[in-house]
Amino acid sequence: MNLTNKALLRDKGYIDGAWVDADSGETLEVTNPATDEVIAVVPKMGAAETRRAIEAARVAQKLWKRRPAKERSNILRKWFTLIMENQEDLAQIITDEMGKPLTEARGEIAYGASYIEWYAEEAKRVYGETIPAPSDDKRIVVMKQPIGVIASITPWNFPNAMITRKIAPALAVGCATLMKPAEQTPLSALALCELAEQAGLPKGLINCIIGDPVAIGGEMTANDTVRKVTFTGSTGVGRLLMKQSSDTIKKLGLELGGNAPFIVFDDADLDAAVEGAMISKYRNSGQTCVCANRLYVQEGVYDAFAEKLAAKVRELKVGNGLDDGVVQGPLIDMKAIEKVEDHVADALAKGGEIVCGGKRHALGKSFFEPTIIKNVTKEMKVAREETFGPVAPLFKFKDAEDVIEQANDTEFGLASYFYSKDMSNVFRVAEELEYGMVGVNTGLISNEAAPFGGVKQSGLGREGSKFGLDDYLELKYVCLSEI
Ligand SMILES: NC(=O)c1ccc[n+]([C@@H]2O[C@H](COP(=O)([O-])OP(=O)(O)OC[C@H]3O[C@@H](n4cnc5c(N)ncnc54)[C@H](O)[C@@H]3O)[C@@H](O)[C@H]2O)c1
Ligand SMILES: O=C[C@H](O)CS(=O)(=O)O
Repeated sequence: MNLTNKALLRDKGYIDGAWVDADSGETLEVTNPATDEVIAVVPKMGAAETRRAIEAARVAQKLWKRRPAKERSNILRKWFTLIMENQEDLAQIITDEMGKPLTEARGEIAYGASYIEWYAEEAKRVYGETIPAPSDDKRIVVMKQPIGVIASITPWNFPNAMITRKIAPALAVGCATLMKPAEQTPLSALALCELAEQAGLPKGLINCIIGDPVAIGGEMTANDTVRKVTFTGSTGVGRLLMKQSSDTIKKLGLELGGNAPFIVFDDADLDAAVEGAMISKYRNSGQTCVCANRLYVQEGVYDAFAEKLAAKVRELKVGNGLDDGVVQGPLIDMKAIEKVEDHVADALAKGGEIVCGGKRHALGKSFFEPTIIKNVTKEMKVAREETFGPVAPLFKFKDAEDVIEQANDTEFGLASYFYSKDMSNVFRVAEELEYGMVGVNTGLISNEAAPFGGVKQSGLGREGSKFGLDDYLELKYVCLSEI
Protein backbone atom coordinates (compact mmCIF):
# COMPACT_ATOMS: atom_id res chain seq x y z
CA MET A 1 0.00 0.00 0.00
CA ASN A 2 1.58 3.26 -1.15
CA LEU A 3 0.26 5.83 1.36
CA THR A 4 1.47 9.40 1.64
CA ASN A 5 0.60 9.49 5.36
CA LYS A 6 2.07 6.23 6.72
CA ALA A 7 0.62 6.92 10.19
CA LEU A 8 -2.80 5.92 8.83
CA LEU A 9 -1.79 2.29 8.41
CA ARG A 10 -2.40 0.91 11.86
CA ASP A 11 -2.34 -2.87 12.61
CA LYS A 12 -3.18 -3.04 16.33
CA GLY A 13 -6.44 -2.65 18.24
CA TYR A 14 -7.14 0.77 19.80
CA ILE A 15 -8.24 0.65 23.46
CA ASP A 16 -8.24 3.58 25.90
CA GLY A 17 -5.91 5.57 23.68
CA ALA A 18 -3.33 2.76 23.29
CA TRP A 19 -2.46 0.60 20.25
CA VAL A 20 -2.47 -2.99 21.57
CA ASP A 21 -2.13 -6.62 20.50
CA ALA A 22 -4.53 -9.41 21.43
CA ASP A 23 -4.07 -10.83 24.95
CA SER A 24 -3.61 -14.25 23.33
CA GLY A 25 -1.12 -13.02 20.75
CA GLU A 26 -3.40 -14.48 18.05
CA THR A 27 -3.68 -12.62 14.75
CA LEU A 28 -5.84 -12.33 11.60
CA GLU A 29 -4.69 -11.65 8.04
CA VAL A 30 -6.26 -8.89 5.94
CA THR A 31 -6.24 -9.71 2.21
CA ASN A 32 -6.89 -7.68 -0.93
CA PRO A 33 -9.76 -9.46 -2.77
CA ALA A 34 -8.48 -8.24 -6.17
CA THR A 35 -5.03 -9.81 -5.75
CA ASP A 36 -5.34 -12.28 -2.81
CA GLU A 37 -2.28 -10.47 -1.37
CA VAL A 38 -1.99 -10.25 2.45
CA ILE A 39 -1.89 -6.49 3.10
CA ALA A 40 -1.83 -6.53 6.92
CA VAL A 41 -1.80 -8.75 10.03
CA VAL A 42 -4.02 -7.56 12.89
CA PRO A 43 -4.84 -8.87 16.40
CA LYS A 44 -7.59 -11.42 17.01
CA MET A 45 -9.14 -9.99 20.17
CA GLY A 46 -11.97 -11.32 22.29
CA ALA A 47 -14.12 -10.74 25.39
CA ALA A 48 -11.35 -9.66 27.80
CA GLU A 49 -10.13 -6.83 25.54
CA THR A 50 -13.75 -5.82 24.98
CA ARG A 51 -14.36 -5.61 28.72
CA ARG A 52 -11.35 -3.31 29.15
CA ALA A 53 -12.59 -1.10 26.32
CA ILE A 54 -16.05 -0.86 27.90
CA GLU A 55 -14.54 0.20 31.24
CA ALA A 56 -12.35 2.79 29.51
CA ALA A 57 -15.41 4.14 27.72
CA ARG A 58 -17.41 4.28 30.96
CA VAL A 59 -14.74 6.38 32.68
CA ALA A 60 -14.18 8.68 29.71
CA GLN A 61 -17.89 9.27 29.12
CA LYS A 62 -18.40 10.79 32.59
CA LEU A 63 -16.14 13.70 31.63
CA TRP A 64 -17.12 13.87 27.96
CA LYS A 65 -20.84 14.39 28.67
CA ARG A 66 -19.90 17.43 30.81
CA ARG A 67 -17.80 19.05 28.08
CA PRO A 68 -19.66 22.04 26.56
CA ALA A 69 -21.36 21.01 23.33
CA LYS A 70 -19.29 23.57 21.45
CA GLU A 71 -16.08 21.85 22.55
CA ARG A 72 -17.39 18.48 21.40
CA SER A 73 -18.41 20.14 18.16
CA ASN A 74 -14.96 21.65 17.59
CA ILE A 75 -13.20 18.30 18.06
CA LEU A 76 -15.61 16.59 15.61
CA ARG A 77 -15.04 19.40 13.11
CA LYS A 78 -11.26 18.91 13.38
CA TRP A 79 -11.74 15.15 12.83
CA PHE A 80 -13.79 15.94 9.69
CA THR A 81 -11.05 18.26 8.38
CA LEU A 82 -8.29 15.68 8.97
CA ILE A 83 -10.31 12.96 7.21
CA MET A 84 -10.84 15.12 4.14
CA GLU A 85 -7.14 16.13 4.14
CA ASN A 86 -6.31 12.39 4.06
CA GLN A 87 -9.08 11.41 1.63
CA GLU A 88 -6.79 9.87 -1.01
CA ASP A 89 -4.93 7.63 1.45
CA LEU A 90 -8.14 6.59 3.24
CA ALA A 91 -9.71 5.73 -0.12
CA GLN A 92 -6.73 3.58 -1.08
CA ILE A 93 -7.06 1.69 2.20
CA ILE A 94 -10.72 0.93 1.38
CA THR A 95 -9.92 -0.27 -2.14
CA ASP A 96 -7.06 -2.44 -0.90
CA GLU A 97 -9.04 -4.12 1.86
CA MET A 98 -12.41 -4.64 0.13
CA GLY A 99 -11.94 -3.98 -3.56
CA LYS A 100 -14.31 -1.15 -4.48
CA PRO A 101 -13.04 1.12 -7.29
CA LEU A 102 -10.94 4.07 -6.09
CA THR A 103 -13.46 6.59 -7.42
CA GLU A 104 -16.19 5.00 -5.28
CA ALA A 105 -13.82 4.76 -2.32
CA ARG A 106 -13.07 8.50 -2.55
CA GLY A 107 -16.82 9.05 -2.58
CA GLU A 108 -17.25 6.89 0.52
CA ILE A 109 -14.65 8.93 2.43
CA ALA A 110 -16.48 12.16 1.60
CA TYR A 111 -19.82 10.51 2.44
CA GLY A 112 -18.54 9.15 5.76
CA ALA A 113 -16.96 12.50 6.65
CA SER A 114 -20.23 14.31 5.87
CA TYR A 115 -21.83 12.58 8.88
CA ILE A 116 -19.08 13.94 11.15
CA GLU A 117 -19.51 17.41 9.64
CA TRP A 118 -23.30 17.23 10.07
CA TYR A 119 -23.17 16.05 13.70
CA ALA A 120 -20.44 18.54 14.61
CA GLU A 121 -23.17 21.11 14.00
CA GLU A 122 -26.04 19.11 15.49
CA ALA A 123 -24.04 18.71 18.74
CA LYS A 124 -24.96 22.32 19.53
CA ARG A 125 -28.69 21.80 18.92
CA VAL A 126 -29.73 19.16 21.44
CA TYR A 127 -32.73 21.10 22.71
CA GLY A 128 -34.94 20.25 25.70
CA GLU A 129 -38.51 21.39 26.31
CA THR A 130 -40.80 22.79 28.98
CA ILE A 131 -44.44 21.67 29.02
CA PRO A 132 -47.37 23.55 30.62
CA ALA A 133 -47.98 21.80 33.96
CA PRO A 134 -51.47 20.62 35.12
CA SER A 135 -51.15 22.79 38.27
CA ASP A 136 -49.74 26.23 38.98
CA ASP A 137 -47.24 25.04 41.63
CA LYS A 138 -45.44 22.73 39.20
CA ARG A 139 -43.18 23.01 36.20
CA ILE A 140 -42.45 20.24 33.67
CA VAL A 141 -38.96 20.18 32.17
CA VAL A 142 -37.85 17.65 29.54
CA MET A 143 -34.12 17.12 29.19
CA LYS A 144 -32.25 15.17 26.50
CA GLN A 145 -29.15 13.37 27.83
CA PRO A 146 -26.61 11.02 26.22
CA ILE A 147 -27.37 7.30 26.51
CA GLY A 148 -23.83 6.57 27.84
CA VAL A 149 -21.55 3.81 26.48
CA ILE A 150 -22.55 2.52 23.03
CA ALA A 151 -21.14 -0.42 21.06
CA SER A 152 -21.14 -0.55 17.27
CA ILE A 153 -20.67 -3.48 14.89
CA THR A 154 -20.26 -2.73 11.19
CA PRO A 155 -19.95 -4.53 7.80
CA TRP A 156 -17.19 -4.69 5.19
CA ASN A 157 -19.00 -3.07 2.27
CA PHE A 158 -18.65 0.53 3.53
CA PRO A 159 -15.79 0.13 6.03
CA ASN A 160 -15.53 3.87 6.69
CA ALA A 161 -19.01 5.40 6.33
CA MET A 162 -20.93 2.75 8.29
CA ILE A 163 -18.71 3.58 11.27
CA THR A 164 -18.91 7.38 11.12
CA ARG A 165 -22.71 7.21 10.60
CA LYS A 166 -22.85 5.76 14.14
CA ILE A 167 -19.85 7.21 15.99
CA ALA A 168 -20.41 10.83 14.93
CA PRO A 169 -23.89 11.33 16.48
CA ALA A 170 -22.89 9.31 19.55
CA LEU A 171 -19.85 11.50 20.28
CA ALA A 172 -21.76 14.65 19.36
CA VAL A 173 -24.30 14.18 22.17
CA GLY A 174 -21.75 13.04 24.78
CA CYS A 175 -21.65 9.23 24.47
CA ALA A 176 -18.49 7.08 24.52
CA THR A 177 -18.07 4.39 21.88
CA LEU A 178 -16.71 0.97 20.98
CA MET A 179 -16.43 -0.23 17.39
CA LYS A 180 -16.01 -3.72 15.98
CA PRO A 181 -15.39 -3.50 12.23
CA ALA A 182 -15.77 -6.52 9.93
CA GLU A 183 -12.79 -8.87 10.11
CA GLN A 184 -12.29 -8.36 6.37
CA THR A 185 -11.88 -4.56 6.72
CA PRO A 186 -10.29 -3.41 10.00
CA LEU A 187 -7.78 -0.97 8.48
CA SER A 188 -10.33 1.74 7.62
CA ALA A 189 -11.63 1.70 11.19
CA LEU A 190 -8.13 1.92 12.66
CA ALA A 191 -7.26 4.83 10.39
CA LEU A 192 -10.36 6.67 11.68
CA CYS A 193 -9.11 6.12 15.25
CA GLU A 194 -5.68 7.51 14.33
CA LEU A 195 -7.25 10.69 12.96
CA ALA A 196 -9.68 11.01 15.90
CA GLU A 197 -6.67 10.97 18.25
CA GLN A 198 -4.93 13.62 16.12
CA ALA A 199 -8.13 15.69 16.28
CA GLY A 200 -7.84 15.77 20.07
CA LEU A 201 -10.56 13.29 21.01
CA PRO A 202 -9.78 12.28 24.63
CA LYS A 203 -8.71 8.67 25.18
CA GLY A 204 -11.39 6.10 25.97
CA LEU A 205 -14.12 7.77 23.88
CA ILE A 206 -13.41 5.73 20.74
CA ASN A 207 -12.19 2.11 21.04
CA CYS A 208 -11.62 -0.30 18.14
CA ILE A 209 -11.67 -4.03 18.98
CA ILE A 210 -10.50 -6.27 16.15
CA GLY A 211 -11.06 -10.03 16.09
CA ASP A 212 -13.54 -12.75 16.98
CA PRO A 213 -17.02 -11.34 16.25
CA VAL A 214 -18.85 -13.88 18.42
CA ALA A 215 -16.67 -13.25 21.50
CA ILE A 216 -16.55 -9.46 21.05
CA GLY A 217 -20.24 -9.19 20.18
CA GLY A 218 -21.10 -11.50 23.06
CA GLU A 219 -19.42 -9.17 25.57
CA MET A 220 -20.89 -6.04 23.96
CA THR A 221 -24.44 -7.42 24.18
CA ALA A 222 -24.10 -8.97 27.67
CA ASN A 223 -22.21 -6.20 29.50
CA ASP A 224 -24.67 -3.97 31.40
CA THR A 225 -22.42 -0.90 31.07
CA VAL A 226 -23.18 -0.90 27.34
CA ARG A 227 -26.52 0.86 27.04
CA LYS A 228 -26.96 0.71 23.26
CA VAL A 229 -25.83 -1.70 20.55
CA THR A 230 -25.91 -0.30 17.03
CA PHE A 231 -25.43 -2.85 14.24
CA THR A 232 -25.20 -2.68 10.47
CA GLY A 233 -25.14 -5.97 8.65
CA SER A 234 -27.27 -8.96 7.72
CA THR A 235 -30.74 -9.46 9.12
CA GLY A 236 -29.73 -12.86 10.50
CA VAL A 237 -26.95 -11.44 12.66
CA GLY A 238 -29.19 -8.53 13.61
CA ARG A 239 -31.79 -10.97 15.00
CA LEU A 240 -29.08 -12.72 17.02
CA LEU A 241 -27.74 -9.49 18.51
CA MET A 242 -31.27 -8.39 19.35
CA LYS A 243 -31.82 -11.61 21.30
CA GLN A 244 -28.44 -11.32 23.07
CA SER A 245 -29.18 -7.70 24.04
CA SER A 246 -32.55 -8.50 25.58
CA ASP A 247 -31.08 -9.77 28.90
CA THR A 248 -29.85 -6.23 29.71
CA ILE A 249 -32.66 -4.33 27.92
CA LYS A 250 -30.33 -2.41 25.63
CA LYS A 251 -31.37 0.26 23.14
CA LEU A 252 -30.87 -1.04 19.62
CA GLY A 253 -30.00 0.49 16.28
CA LEU A 254 -30.35 -2.07 13.46
CA GLU A 255 -29.48 -1.35 9.83
CA LEU A 256 -30.10 -4.70 8.19
CA GLY A 257 -30.61 -6.43 4.87
CA GLY A 258 -32.65 -5.19 1.95
CA ASN A 259 -34.47 -6.40 -1.17
CA ALA A 260 -35.06 -3.15 -3.03
CA PRO A 261 -37.60 -2.98 -5.85
CA PHE A 262 -36.70 -0.67 -8.74
CA ILE A 263 -39.89 0.11 -10.71
CA VAL A 264 -40.08 1.64 -14.20
CA PHE A 265 -43.54 2.81 -15.29
CA ASP A 266 -44.30 3.24 -18.96
CA ASP A 267 -44.51 7.04 -18.58
CA ALA A 268 -40.94 7.18 -17.21
CA ASP A 269 -38.00 8.90 -18.92
CA LEU A 270 -36.36 5.62 -19.99
CA ASP A 271 -32.84 7.06 -20.31
CA ALA A 272 -33.09 8.54 -16.82
CA ALA A 273 -34.43 5.22 -15.52
CA VAL A 274 -31.49 3.36 -17.07
CA GLU A 275 -29.05 5.82 -15.49
CA GLY A 276 -30.75 5.34 -12.12
CA ALA A 277 -30.72 1.56 -12.49
CA MET A 278 -27.00 1.56 -13.30
CA ILE A 279 -26.03 3.37 -10.11
CA SER A 280 -28.60 1.67 -7.90
CA LYS A 281 -27.73 -1.84 -9.13
CA TYR A 282 -24.00 -1.83 -9.93
CA ARG A 283 -22.59 0.58 -7.30
CA ASN A 284 -19.97 -1.31 -5.24
CA SER A 285 -20.49 -4.22 -7.67
CA GLY A 286 -24.02 -4.62 -6.33
CA GLN A 287 -22.78 -4.96 -2.72
CA THR A 288 -24.84 -2.31 -0.98
CA CYS A 289 -27.90 -2.79 1.22
CA VAL A 290 -29.89 -0.34 -0.90
CA CYS A 291 -29.00 -1.83 -4.31
CA ALA A 292 -31.90 -2.50 -6.64
CA ASN A 293 -32.44 -6.23 -6.07
CA ARG A 294 -35.56 -6.62 -8.26
CA LEU A 295 -36.21 -4.48 -11.37
CA TYR A 296 -39.90 -4.25 -12.32
CA VAL A 297 -40.60 -2.80 -15.81
CA GLN A 298 -44.11 -2.09 -17.11
CA GLU A 299 -44.88 -4.39 -20.04
CA GLY A 300 -45.16 -1.59 -22.66
CA VAL A 301 -41.51 -0.51 -22.18
CA TYR A 302 -39.97 -3.81 -21.01
CA ASP A 303 -38.03 -4.66 -24.19
CA ALA A 304 -36.87 -1.07 -24.80
CA PHE A 305 -35.65 -0.72 -21.20
CA ALA A 306 -33.86 -4.11 -21.31
CA GLU A 307 -32.08 -3.15 -24.53
CA LYS A 308 -30.98 0.27 -23.24
CA LEU A 309 -29.81 -1.16 -19.92
CA ALA A 310 -27.82 -3.96 -21.59
CA ALA A 311 -26.00 -1.43 -23.80
CA LYS A 312 -24.78 0.42 -20.69
CA VAL A 313 -23.94 -2.74 -18.69
CA ARG A 314 -21.78 -4.09 -21.51
CA GLU A 315 -19.63 -0.92 -21.23
CA LEU A 316 -18.74 -1.53 -17.56
CA LYS A 317 -14.99 -2.10 -17.04
CA VAL A 318 -14.22 -4.88 -14.52
CA GLY A 319 -10.84 -5.06 -12.75
CA ASN A 320 -8.62 -4.02 -9.85
CA GLY A 321 -10.22 -0.96 -8.24
CA LEU A 322 -6.86 0.86 -8.31
CA ASP A 323 -6.66 0.71 -12.12
CA ASP A 324 -7.83 3.65 -14.26
CA GLY A 325 -11.33 3.36 -15.69
CA VAL A 326 -12.36 0.35 -13.55
CA VAL A 327 -15.95 0.72 -12.31
CA GLN A 328 -16.57 -2.85 -11.16
CA GLY A 329 -14.21 -4.39 -8.61
CA PRO A 330 -14.17 -7.93 -7.20
CA LEU A 331 -16.82 -9.25 -4.82
CA ILE A 332 -15.63 -9.53 -1.22
CA ASP A 333 -14.89 -13.26 -1.33
CA MET A 334 -15.63 -16.60 -3.02
CA LYS A 335 -18.65 -17.18 -0.76
CA ALA A 336 -20.21 -14.08 -2.33
CA ILE A 337 -19.45 -15.43 -5.82
CA GLU A 338 -21.08 -18.77 -4.96
CA LYS A 339 -24.26 -16.99 -3.77
CA VAL A 340 -24.47 -14.96 -7.01
CA GLU A 341 -23.90 -18.11 -9.11
CA ASP A 342 -26.62 -19.90 -7.16
CA HIS A 343 -29.10 -17.08 -7.84
CA VAL A 344 -28.25 -17.02 -11.57
CA ALA A 345 -28.49 -20.82 -11.93
CA ASP A 346 -31.81 -20.89 -10.07
CA ALA A 347 -33.28 -18.16 -12.31
CA LEU A 348 -32.17 -19.96 -15.50
CA ALA A 349 -33.55 -23.27 -14.23
CA LYS A 350 -36.94 -21.59 -13.71
CA GLY A 351 -37.18 -19.94 -17.13
CA GLY A 352 -34.99 -16.86 -16.90
CA GLU A 353 -32.83 -15.80 -19.85
CA ILE A 354 -29.36 -14.19 -19.75
CA VAL A 355 -29.24 -10.84 -21.60
CA CYS A 356 -25.57 -10.23 -20.75
CA GLY A 357 -22.94 -11.57 -18.30
CA GLY A 358 -24.06 -14.50 -16.15
CA LYS A 359 -20.76 -16.07 -15.09
CA ARG A 360 -17.43 -15.56 -13.33
CA HIS A 361 -15.20 -13.01 -15.06
CA ALA A 362 -12.14 -14.13 -17.01
CA LEU A 363 -10.00 -12.30 -14.40
CA GLY A 364 -10.79 -15.14 -11.98
CA LYS A 365 -10.66 -14.76 -8.18
CA SER A 366 -13.90 -13.10 -7.01
CA PHE A 367 -14.61 -11.08 -10.17
CA PHE A 368 -18.07 -11.57 -11.73
CA GLU A 369 -19.47 -10.34 -15.04
CA PRO A 370 -22.10 -7.57 -14.70
CA THR A 371 -25.29 -9.46 -15.48
CA ILE A 372 -28.88 -8.91 -16.65
CA ILE A 373 -31.51 -11.67 -16.58
CA LYS A 374 -34.91 -11.26 -18.26
CA ASN A 375 -38.24 -13.15 -18.03
CA VAL A 376 -37.81 -13.32 -14.25
CA THR A 377 -40.65 -14.47 -11.99
CA LYS A 378 -41.45 -14.39 -8.27
CA GLU A 379 -40.70 -18.15 -7.93
CA MET A 380 -36.96 -17.41 -8.31
CA LYS A 381 -34.46 -16.84 -5.46
CA VAL A 382 -33.62 -13.40 -6.87
CA ALA A 383 -37.18 -12.37 -5.97
CA ARG A 384 -36.91 -13.36 -2.31
CA GLU A 385 -33.22 -13.16 -1.31
CA GLU A 386 -30.70 -10.32 -1.33
CA THR A 387 -28.27 -11.21 -4.15
CA PHE A 388 -25.56 -8.75 -3.07
CA GLY A 389 -23.84 -8.90 -6.46
CA PRO A 390 -23.90 -7.34 -9.98
CA VAL A 391 -27.08 -9.11 -11.20
CA ALA A 392 -30.15 -7.21 -12.50
CA PRO A 393 -33.24 -9.47 -12.71
CA LEU A 394 -35.97 -7.90 -14.90
CA PHE A 395 -39.59 -8.60 -13.90
CA LYS A 396 -42.58 -7.51 -16.03
CA PHE A 397 -45.74 -5.90 -14.54
CA LYS A 398 -49.17 -4.75 -15.79
CA ASP A 399 -50.17 -1.72 -13.69
CA ALA A 400 -49.54 0.13 -10.42
CA GLU A 401 -51.73 -2.15 -8.34
CA ASP A 402 -49.93 -5.24 -9.69
CA VAL A 403 -46.41 -3.90 -9.09
CA ILE A 404 -47.11 -2.50 -5.62
CA GLU A 405 -48.32 -5.94 -4.54
CA GLN A 406 -45.20 -7.60 -6.01
CA ALA A 407 -42.84 -4.96 -4.59
CA ASN A 408 -44.25 -5.27 -1.07
CA ASP A 409 -44.21 -9.09 -1.11
CA THR A 410 -41.04 -9.39 1.03
CA GLU A 411 -40.06 -9.39 4.73
CA PHE A 412 -37.61 -6.57 3.96
CA GLY A 413 -38.38 -2.86 3.89
CA LEU A 414 -35.22 -0.80 3.46
CA ALA A 415 -34.97 1.09 0.11
CA SER A 416 -37.26 1.24 -2.94
CA TYR A 417 -37.19 3.22 -6.18
CA PHE A 418 -39.55 4.08 -9.01
CA TYR A 419 -39.59 6.20 -12.16
CA SER A 420 -42.77 7.94 -13.26
CA LYS A 421 -43.72 11.47 -14.33
CA ASP A 422 -47.40 11.38 -13.40
CA MET A 423 -47.67 13.21 -10.05
CA SER A 424 -50.81 11.38 -9.00
CA ASN A 425 -49.01 8.06 -9.64
CA VAL A 426 -45.91 9.36 -7.83
CA PHE A 427 -47.81 10.19 -4.66
CA ARG A 428 -49.95 7.04 -4.72
CA VAL A 429 -47.00 4.67 -5.24
CA ALA A 430 -44.72 6.46 -2.74
CA GLU A 431 -47.46 6.17 -0.11
CA GLU A 432 -48.17 2.50 -0.82
CA LEU A 433 -44.58 1.17 -0.87
CA GLU A 434 -43.76 -0.49 2.51
CA TYR A 435 -40.17 0.75 2.81
CA GLY A 436 -38.22 3.12 5.03
CA MET A 437 -36.88 4.98 2.00
CA VAL A 438 -38.34 5.70 -1.46
CA GLY A 439 -36.32 7.15 -4.36
CA VAL A 440 -38.54 8.84 -6.94
CA ASN A 441 -36.88 9.33 -10.36
CA THR A 442 -33.47 8.70 -8.76
CA GLY A 443 -31.34 5.64 -7.97
CA LEU A 444 -29.20 7.32 -5.28
CA ILE A 445 -30.87 8.44 -2.04
CA SER A 446 -28.19 8.31 0.68
CA ASN A 447 -26.90 11.49 2.29
CA GLU A 448 -26.20 12.85 5.79
CA ALA A 449 -29.28 15.14 5.87
CA ALA A 450 -31.78 12.30 5.39
CA PRO A 451 -33.04 9.65 7.87
CA PHE A 452 -31.52 6.39 6.55
CA GLY A 453 -33.17 3.19 7.74
CA GLY A 454 -35.71 0.45 7.16
CA VAL A 455 -39.03 -0.99 8.32
CA LYS A 456 -40.18 -4.61 8.73
CA GLN A 457 -37.10 -6.90 9.00
CA SER A 458 -34.71 -4.32 7.57
CA GLY A 459 -34.09 -2.70 10.91
CA LEU A 460 -34.86 -0.33 13.75
CA GLY A 461 -34.03 3.37 14.08
CA ARG A 462 -32.54 5.89 11.69
CA GLU A 463 -29.01 7.14 10.89
CA GLY A 464 -28.27 10.62 9.58
CA SER A 465 -30.44 13.75 9.90
CA LYS A 466 -31.82 15.11 13.19
CA PHE A 467 -33.58 11.79 13.67
CA GLY A 468 -30.22 10.01 13.87
CA LEU A 469 -29.23 12.21 16.81
CA ASP A 470 -32.28 11.16 18.87
CA ASP A 471 -31.13 7.54 18.66
CA TYR A 472 -28.26 8.38 21.05
CA LEU A 473 -30.30 10.39 23.54
CA GLU A 474 -32.52 9.55 26.51
CA LEU A 475 -35.43 11.76 27.52
CA LYS A 476 -35.55 12.80 31.19
CA TYR A 477 -38.69 14.33 32.68
CA VAL A 478 -38.05 16.64 35.63
CA CYS A 479 -41.09 17.64 37.73
CA LEU A 480 -40.45 20.82 39.72
CA SER A 481 -42.92 21.41 42.54
CA GLU A 482 -43.67 24.04 45.20
CA ILE A 483 -43.02 26.81 42.66
N1 LIG B 1 -29.01 -1.39 6.34
C1 LIG B 1 -27.79 -0.96 6.13
O1 LIG B 1 -27.45 0.23 6.31
C2 LIG B 1 -26.74 -1.94 5.69
C3 LIG B 1 -25.51 -1.42 5.29
C4 LIG B 1 -24.51 -2.33 4.85
C5 LIG B 1 -24.76 -3.71 4.82
N2 LIG B 1 -25.98 -4.15 5.22
C6 LIG B 1 -26.25 -5.58 5.16
O2 LIG B 1 -25.12 -6.35 5.63
C7 LIG B 1 -25.03 -7.56 4.90
C8 LIG B 1 -23.65 -7.69 4.28
O3 LIG B 1 -22.63 -7.41 5.22
P1 LIG B 1 -21.90 -8.59 5.99
O4 LIG B 1 -21.82 -9.80 5.14
O5 LIG B 1 -20.66 -8.08 6.58
O6 LIG B 1 -22.95 -8.84 7.18
P2 LIG B 1 -22.72 -9.73 8.47
O7 LIG B 1 -23.97 -9.60 9.23
O8 LIG B 1 -22.20 -11.08 8.16
O9 LIG B 1 -21.52 -8.97 9.29
C9 LIG B 1 -21.69 -7.66 9.72
C10 LIG B 1 -20.85 -7.46 10.99
O10 LIG B 1 -21.36 -8.34 11.98
C11 LIG B 1 -20.29 -9.08 12.55
N3 LIG B 1 -20.81 -10.36 13.02
C12 LIG B 1 -21.08 -11.46 12.30
N4 LIG B 1 -21.56 -12.43 13.10
C13 LIG B 1 -21.60 -11.91 14.38
C14 LIG B 1 -21.99 -12.39 15.66
N5 LIG B 1 -22.46 -13.65 15.83
N6 LIG B 1 -21.88 -11.56 16.73
C15 LIG B 1 -21.41 -10.31 16.58
N7 LIG B 1 -21.03 -9.78 15.40
C16 LIG B 1 -21.12 -10.59 14.30
C17 LIG B 1 -19.28 -9.19 11.44
O11 LIG B 1 -17.99 -9.46 11.97
C18 LIG B 1 -19.37 -7.80 10.83
O12 LIG B 1 -18.60 -6.91 11.60
C19 LIG B 1 -26.11 -7.49 3.84
O13 LIG B 1 -27.25 -8.19 4.28
C20 LIG B 1 -26.42 -6.01 3.74
O14 LIG B 1 -27.72 -5.77 3.27
C21 LIG B 1 -26.98 -3.31 5.66
O1 LIG C 1 -24.80 -0.66 2.05
C1 LIG C 1 -24.80 0.16 2.88
C2 LIG C 1 -24.84 1.63 2.74
O2 LIG C 1 -25.76 2.14 3.69
C3 LIG C 1 -25.18 2.05 1.36
S1 LIG C 1 -25.23 3.77 1.17
O3 LIG C 1 -23.93 4.21 0.61
O4 LIG C 1 -25.46 4.40 2.51
O5 LIG C 1 -26.34 4.04 0.25
